[in-house]
Parts: sequence; C-alpha cells; structure tokens
Amino acid sequence: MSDQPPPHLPTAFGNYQNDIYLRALGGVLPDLPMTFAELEARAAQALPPSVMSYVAGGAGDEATQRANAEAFAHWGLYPRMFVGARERDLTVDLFGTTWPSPLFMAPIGVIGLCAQDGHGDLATARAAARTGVPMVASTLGNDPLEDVAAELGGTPGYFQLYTPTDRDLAESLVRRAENAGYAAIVVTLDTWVTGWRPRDLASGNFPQLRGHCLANYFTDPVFRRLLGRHPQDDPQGAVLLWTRIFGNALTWDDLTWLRSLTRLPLIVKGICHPDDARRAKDGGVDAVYCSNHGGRQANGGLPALTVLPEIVAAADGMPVLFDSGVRSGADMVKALALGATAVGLGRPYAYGCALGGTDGIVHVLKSVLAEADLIMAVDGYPSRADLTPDSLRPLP
Ligand SMILES: Cc1cc2nc3c(=O)[nH]c(=O)nc-3n(C[C@H](O)[C@H](O)[C@H](O)COP(=O)(O)O)c2cc1C
Ligand SMILES: O=C(O)C(=O)c1ccccc1
Repeated sequence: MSDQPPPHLPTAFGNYQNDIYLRALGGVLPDLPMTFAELEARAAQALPPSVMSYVAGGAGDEATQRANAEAFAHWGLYPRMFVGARERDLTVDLFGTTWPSPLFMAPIGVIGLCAQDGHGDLATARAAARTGVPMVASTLGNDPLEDVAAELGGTPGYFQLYTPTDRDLAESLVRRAENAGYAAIVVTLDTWVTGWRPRDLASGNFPQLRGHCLANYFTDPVFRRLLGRHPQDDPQGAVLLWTRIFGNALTWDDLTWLRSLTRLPLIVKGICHPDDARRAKDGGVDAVYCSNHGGRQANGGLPALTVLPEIVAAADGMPVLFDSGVRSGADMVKALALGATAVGLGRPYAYGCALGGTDGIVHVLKSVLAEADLIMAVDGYPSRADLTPDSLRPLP
C-alpha cells in the first residue's frame, strides 16, 4: 500500500486521522481513547486515587468546572460551503515566534505525578518536542525547570511563576528560567491560596504537603539559603518553609516590580474581568491569559469562555491566551473564533500522560489538532483569520 494519503483525506494535522485508519487496515487499532470521556474514565483507573482526585477535582461542588466545559455548547459554528479549504493554516505568531498551531499545554503542577515514573514534566516537554505544541512549565514541577527545558527540542517553552512572598526567590526562579531558555514568563494570579476543594479535603490530599512537585524550590539557591541547610537534610522543614513562602497576595502595585523582573514577554494568568485586562496592559504586560484555573480555585464563578470576548475587546490587539474547559478540537476552534490568540489544554493531556506518558500526551495533542483542522476543512475556515465571532451563533 502507498503511504501517500488518499487525495480526499486531509493533510497537515488532520493526517493523524489517516494514520489511524491506515494502521487499522494493517490490523492495529488505537490503544488510547478517542474521546475525552473515555480518557478521563481510563485515567481514573490508571492513576493512584489521590492523584486522580487532585487532577480531576475542583472547587466546591465543581459547578464552575462543569460550566467551563458546557459553555462551549452554547455556541455553534456556521458551516460555509464552496470555500475549498483544501489546506488550512493554523500558524500563529507570538512575540516574534511562529507556532505551528495556536494550541499549547497549560501549566499543570502535578503533571510529574501523572506519569508512572514520576517524570511527567519531562514527558510533557518531550511531547512538546515531538509535536511542536508549546508547553508552559509550572513552578510546581517534579523535575527542575532546567531539566524540563532540556527536553523541549526546538519547541518554545514558557515558565509559569507562582510568585513567592520572598522577592529574591521570585527573581531567582525567573533568572533560572531565562538562563534555561524559556521564551516567556507566565505569572499566575489566581492561586496564591488554595481554593476550597472538597474531593481533596475529604481525603486530606495535597501532594505538595507530602513533598511532591517542589523540585524548583529545593534546587534553588535562594530557597536553600532561606532554609539554612540542604532540603535533603531536613525534608519536613523544607516543606514547611514552602508552605510559608508559596503564595503572595499581590496588588497592582506589585506589577511594576513583576515587570522589572524580566525582559522576556510577561503574561498574567487568571484575568477574567475586562478592567483587569486593561489595567494589566497599562502596567506593561505583553499578553493576558484568560482562565479561571479550570474551576479549581473558586466555585460560583463565570465560565472562562463566557468572559473571553470581553477580555479580547479590552486587550485591544494585545494577545490573549485562554484555557479552562477545552476538551476537543471543536472547543479549540470556538475559542479561536471568540478571539483567543492561543488555546491552552489542561486536564486532557494530564490524562494522556497517565495512560501513556509522552506517547499518551502526543496522542491527545494530535487528536485535538486533527479535529480542529478537520472542522476548519469541513466548515470552510481555511485559516485562523477566517474564524471570527460572526462564524458562531449562540444556541437558544
Ligand atoms: C492538576 C492541575 C494542576 C494545575 N497546576 C497549575 C499550576 O501549577 N500553575 C498554573 O498556573 N495552573 C495550574 N493549573 C491550571 C491549568 O493551567 C489550567 O488553567 C486548567 O487546567 C484549565 O482547566 P481545564 O484543565 O479544565 O481545561 C492546574 C490544573 C490542574 C488540573
Ligand atoms: O492545583 C492547582 O491547580 C494549583 O496550581 C495549586 C498550586 C499550589 C497550591 C494550590 C493549588
């Protein structure tokens, strides 16, 4: 059999579909799930219950978490015919770099624990290297940020900063990220304190308190100075110190300092009010990141997708990154149509990691991209620029 795809089947990202059908002709069926529902169900069987609870759970009765995903169903894409969208261009330029598509991996602090070997951060970076899908590496890694960066190949990585109370430690983390080659700093604003998470509370489950995912702190010279000894010599003291310095309730006055920390592009994550987007822009950030942390932090909030158009309007041409509730290529296309510059995938790739490490993540990324690409093909939107709010109609 020729390995050229039949001409009526898609090219580019949609090629993943060809791969699957062609392998099936050779008798090999996919061993990884093809839907989010199955991905989540199988991850629940593969992961230790404590890790599954932490990843899948959210704040309160998880109404906001569910609403994030359901918000996508309130929009439908108009199909357009006679467009001949034989080739799709999903590329996007961010801060002078061209990404192959607007999809990226959102920071997930316990991704390390999702992999069987405890190195999910490295698995994520390797998936980024294999797919070209950029990764935002969390402060809360199981492997040091330098080791993660070393696995990225040529794919861009951003470093997500949880701003500690100690400014020297914040600066040290940022300097390390710069030296390791990260291309932007993402400061997360909505998680200086942990939200009310009943699933984890019921089992007293908080991985960091057991010393997990603190590698960036334990390897940091400023952290070690504050601790006064090597973290290995005092693991309990090290975790205790972490609980004291982890979160800083920042105010707008701190933005000047944050901006002064780096010449890399600065992105603020957790922006869900247009006034905050405007003020962040005035404060010199390079992009805002519209997200409600996947409903993990505050229940009773607005779905992130619902506020996205207001954030895009307020950002007034500045890039807007988006996540919270993206489960499929269709979701990705809708977020783009509502004005997102780039779209972050969260829990789905964590489940992929749980089921197959790097291969599992690559499968999830390729599936989302293939579906998005095929929707743009079938519905006649050959490029991101063709996807506008007018491409969507609200459902009753
Ligand atoms: C298990 C888990 C850990 C997370 N850790 C971080 C983190 O360290 N830093 C951060 O900015 N966001 C973190 N997030 C939030 C994600 O970046 C993203 O906003 C969220 O997953 C989007 O929601 P969704 O996964 O339901 O689509 C985490 C999310 C999950 C599920
Ligand atoms: O679990 C999270 O979503 C997360 O990012 C976090 C990190 C540290 C403390 C609390 C929550």
